[in-house]
Amino acid sequence: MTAPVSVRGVSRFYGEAAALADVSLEIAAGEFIVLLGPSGCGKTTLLSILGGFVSPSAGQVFIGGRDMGGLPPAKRPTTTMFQDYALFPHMSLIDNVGFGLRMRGQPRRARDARALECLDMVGLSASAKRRPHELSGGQRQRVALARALAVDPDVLLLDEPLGALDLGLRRQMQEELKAIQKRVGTTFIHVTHDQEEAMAIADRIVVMNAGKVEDFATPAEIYLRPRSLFSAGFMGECNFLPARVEGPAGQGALALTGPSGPLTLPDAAFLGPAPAPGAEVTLCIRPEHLGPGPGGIPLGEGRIERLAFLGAHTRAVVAGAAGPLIAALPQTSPAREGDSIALWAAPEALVALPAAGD
Ligand SMILES: Nc1ncnc2c1ncn2[C@@H]1O[C@H](COP(=O)(O)OP(=O)(O)OP(=O)(O)O)[C@@H](O)[C@H]1O
Repeated sequence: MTAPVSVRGVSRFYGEAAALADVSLEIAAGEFIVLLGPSGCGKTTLLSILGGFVSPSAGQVFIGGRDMGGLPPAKRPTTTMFQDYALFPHMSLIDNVGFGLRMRGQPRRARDARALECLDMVGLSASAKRRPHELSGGQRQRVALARALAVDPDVLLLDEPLGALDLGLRRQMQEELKAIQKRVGTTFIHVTHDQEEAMAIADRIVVMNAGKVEDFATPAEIYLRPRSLFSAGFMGECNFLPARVEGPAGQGALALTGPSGPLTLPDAAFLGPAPAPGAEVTLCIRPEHLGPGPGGIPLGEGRIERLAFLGAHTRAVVAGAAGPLIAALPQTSPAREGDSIALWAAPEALVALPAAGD
């Protein structure tokens, strides 16, 4: 089953410190949501509040329109899958997966049938009689997922479930998680600090920092149109350039002064209303939107300090008036370290945000 989740003004204090500060989110039924942010930003606290393991200091949580206030974990339509998804070593896989149903008093036949169905969902029905120690790490992970889904929660809460797996297995499990989630339609809320993982699996990502929500949007929106400097910098590499707004520059454009001189930006570069003359802004430019041009918005000349061939592109560190800028040059670029290069930014890919502190 599945349900929408509504988080309304939730805060959680530990002493004076706010682990979560006034967090509000509206999550639709069946969405795959990822809570993303650095260590200590409050991801686990939020997940624990949703699961009923921690109570909020303020605010409310609704699941399927029902106020969860005061309800213990077992009374909620949620299941939590923790990182150390301890399976019972002495039990077969089918008994492990059926354990939650046994606790709910389901007779053996019904729970075995459901457990087999869930093991089948994760590709392990042929191993139903085996014990956890006979499985690989990835297979044990799948059993834990089957166990979590066996009780048919409306919302599955996943706390860094792939954290202990090596990179190859992690990528494979991401694909599987996503496919299984689409098949069962349950709302998934998944915690990670890995940006790539978040982009690979999420319908929408909640970017968190210091107990607050910095951004809440699809991976593409967050990457291409970040709503905060933190979110822009956390979601992949980003160049930040200071600039000052001078005033209108004809239809749909603003004149600014950047580190290498005057530049004109389309109004669309500003996410909110265009800022007033004199406002300090920060331009956010992804490395792949910065190149040797010509064409687009000129960002001045610089000297290539370092080049690194990274396969898909060559990463260049260019020192210029704006400080070091990172540009993703094509594989075939003839550029050499020490060369001078004029950098241009693609105007449609440039985002201007209020400068830090404004
Ligand atoms: N039981 C607790 N008592 C005191 N402080 C706590 C407690 N639980 C969490 N905190 C604090 O709340 C803040 C948020 O912690 P939380 O575990 O939610 O972060 P996180 O984003 O999940 O981090 P990580 O990725 O390291 O797990 C941290 O500063 C943490 O020290």
